Amino acid sequence: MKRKLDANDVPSTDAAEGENEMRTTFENLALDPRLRQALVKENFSKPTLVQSKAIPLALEGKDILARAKTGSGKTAAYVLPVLQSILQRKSNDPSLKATSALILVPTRELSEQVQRVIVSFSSFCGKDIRSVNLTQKVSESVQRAMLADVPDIVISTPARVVSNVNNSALSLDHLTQLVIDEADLVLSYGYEDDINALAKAVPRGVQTFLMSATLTSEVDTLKGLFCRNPVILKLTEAEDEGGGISQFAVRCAEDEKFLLTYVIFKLQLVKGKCIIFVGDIDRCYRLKLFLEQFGIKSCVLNSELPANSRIHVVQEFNKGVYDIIIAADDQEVLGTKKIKKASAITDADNNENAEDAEAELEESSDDEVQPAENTQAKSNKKQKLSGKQKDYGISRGIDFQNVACVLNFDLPTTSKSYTHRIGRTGRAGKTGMALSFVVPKDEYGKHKPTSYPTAKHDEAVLAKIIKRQAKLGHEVKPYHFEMKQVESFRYRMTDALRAVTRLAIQEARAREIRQELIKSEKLRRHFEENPDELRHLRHDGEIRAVRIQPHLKHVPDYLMPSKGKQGLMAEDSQRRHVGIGKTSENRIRKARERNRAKGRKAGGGKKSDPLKTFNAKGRKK
Ligand SMILES: Nc1ncnc2c1ncn2[C@@H]1O[C@H](COP(=O)(O)OP(=O)(O)OP(=O)(O)O)[C@@H](O)[C@H]1O
Repeated sequence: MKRKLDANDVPSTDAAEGENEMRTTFENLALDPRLRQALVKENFSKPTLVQSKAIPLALEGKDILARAKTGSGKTAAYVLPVLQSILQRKSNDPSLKATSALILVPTRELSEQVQRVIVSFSSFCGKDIRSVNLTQKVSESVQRAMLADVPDIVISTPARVVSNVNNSALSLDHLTQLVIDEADLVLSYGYEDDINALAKAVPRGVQTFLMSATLTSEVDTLKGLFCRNPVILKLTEAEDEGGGISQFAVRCAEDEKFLLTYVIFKLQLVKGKCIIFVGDIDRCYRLKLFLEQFGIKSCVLNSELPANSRIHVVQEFNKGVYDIIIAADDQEVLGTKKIKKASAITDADNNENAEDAEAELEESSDDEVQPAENTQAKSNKKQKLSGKQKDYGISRGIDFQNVACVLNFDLPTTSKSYTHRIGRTGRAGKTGMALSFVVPKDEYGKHKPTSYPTAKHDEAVLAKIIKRQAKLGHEVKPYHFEMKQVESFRYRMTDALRAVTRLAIQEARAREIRQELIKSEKLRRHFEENPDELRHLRHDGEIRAVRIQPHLKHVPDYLMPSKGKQGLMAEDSQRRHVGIGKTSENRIRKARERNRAKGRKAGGGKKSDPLKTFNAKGRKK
């Protein structure tokens, strides 16, 4: 089905949801055999929708503007045509040495990620494909040396490219392909001047790819600057094509967020890896310190940590080293001042504060609910926030793999941010679950020490989220915990929460940065030389900023759901319905016996968790 989407662009293609179209296969894409070999190695058996649409058009030399949902495989949709065209040129002229492809991304993490994809797809190409990631934390002279070798592909943030073009270390004269990934973010990350400079430096006629999960005015600006009559692909994958995220909203009071999180993770009601999104950096540490008291390990991910640590956390999480990441999707509020401060610490020698910028500027207008407390953001108007509070995503575009569940501990302030957050699960056709805590208006402010300011607007934001998801054909279902069953855990929750004082949070935050900076700086060289040893460097250790009460780490039998018939919640990774389900008394008894046999230490242990055997069943309002 073809439909014109933008009056200014011809032609345009719209592959609508549910479209039952014959997919192109990788075999009939006429890719170089070395790339096909790599596809097999990477277990890419068939192209995703965006790949099957974009790759043939790209191979014809068309400019592409693709909007496809998060996790839909946009990276390979441009990397494969870029590699193909380099290989083709080299087969015509083996002596060719030129930087012919430039890939721009908004952050260093993404740059690393894209380079990894390039390296893996070119693993059978020998020296025919050489790429350089310019965002590596190396000195200018090292960058110059890397570029002196004239890599085929340069991956970078715009600022790094411009500085290297300005000092003549990089020439764009032979550029034939330009990619702007996460195109909706590049301008809002403060790269406007660099982008304008690049628009002048990039030769005419370069094939351009603009890849984005959302089409915004920023993308439109980039299209005007770089594209020649691009093909616009506006794609939404059909749900029944394998993927799918079950979405649930749990209405609960502020303190119940902590109570439920404790229960969910202590009783392992969610199987597999989970990303917990919280509103700001302090919340990261509040939750980490809270969970730590119950022996629940987690890593934090926020813009304040050195980029090397952030990259390492994500890599290790993807390998399955950690189960829980607590990510600050800083809807700051705390403002760009802090960002700059954080950047100054982490990127002192890098001079690219924009890489760590926390403000995501989206042009949406009706999507936002303004936090009234957002006074600092108001004062930061000149930082281009134009008075609008925007959700920033430290996780935007990052390929977290095999995430079973996204838990919105604090609801984001926009439905767009919600879409991006939940897009961290259910990637590449897999299933996933998104669970969101929503504080009802009449509950807000009842628990002052733990109240999160934007929670005041949760219900309004949820209404927007439901509307937006409905437009995409998805339902956000209400979900109810059996609070009576959970109640027995409340005393412990209160005890643990009380220990997480403001001072403890500050101390934890400072200590974590110190530790991560040491790991990041001092060990960088060592790990470059001994990459295998990186796996011994963990980020989920106890911060110990609060007094550990050993008894909290165990779940005594008397706290377990007394009736036994009613569970609390179960996971949904196999497309089962998430919900409170029945369990068999027998299984609980057996599990308890196993626990006893293992001694008190085994309480809540992975294998003996009775709730893991609960049937998953939803309960609608
Ligand atoms: N054809 C394919 N077959 C199997 N796995 C794939 C395929 N294409 C992509 N993937 C995997 O899907 C995941 C998501 O891909 P990718 O990061 O390119 O998505 P994206 O659309 O760029 O997402 P985002 O918008 O969040 O950046 C990756 O782990 C990738 O390896």
